Amino acid sequence: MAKTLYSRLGEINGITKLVDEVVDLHMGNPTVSPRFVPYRDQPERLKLIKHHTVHFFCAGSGGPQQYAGRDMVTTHKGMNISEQEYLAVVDDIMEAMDNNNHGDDEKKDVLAILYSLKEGVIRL
Ligand code: HEM
Repeated sequence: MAKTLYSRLGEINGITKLVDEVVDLHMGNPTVSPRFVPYRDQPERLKLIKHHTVHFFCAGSGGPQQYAGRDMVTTHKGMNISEQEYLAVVDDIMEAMDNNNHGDDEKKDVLAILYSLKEGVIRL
């Protein structure tokens, strides 16, 4: 049987590393840093959001974890996230995947998942 995306991303350890690095990239990306820098003063909240995000991507890529966070619309409602911010987040994820030597197939699979979630994130 073909390997799951979860397994190709290095299971929970690989996905945790990606999420940590993506958040660091967001903190330094001027298009989205104002959304994320305030969490530097709320380390416990940031830890919980990262924990939820790791489980979200684990569950969504074929891992056994259960996602206990909020659904995408509830999470992003009221933020009025722009298309440009959405793209900046996608760029950061692709950059982190490059930095971790993930291949084009994995990047395409992740892109497809991110694209399918777009309407639950932007302009809400
Ligand atoms: C397809 C793209 C995206 C996905 C899959 C996604 C996923 C998530 C997940 C799983 C959480 C955690 C929810 C929880 O803890 O209950 C979260 C939180 C958050 N997301 Fe996104 N997100 C996306 C795009 C974005 C974009 C483009 C921005 C803004 C530039 C953004 C800003 C945030 C913020 C600020 C939080 C923390 C919310 C809070 O403190 O309540 N997200 N996101």
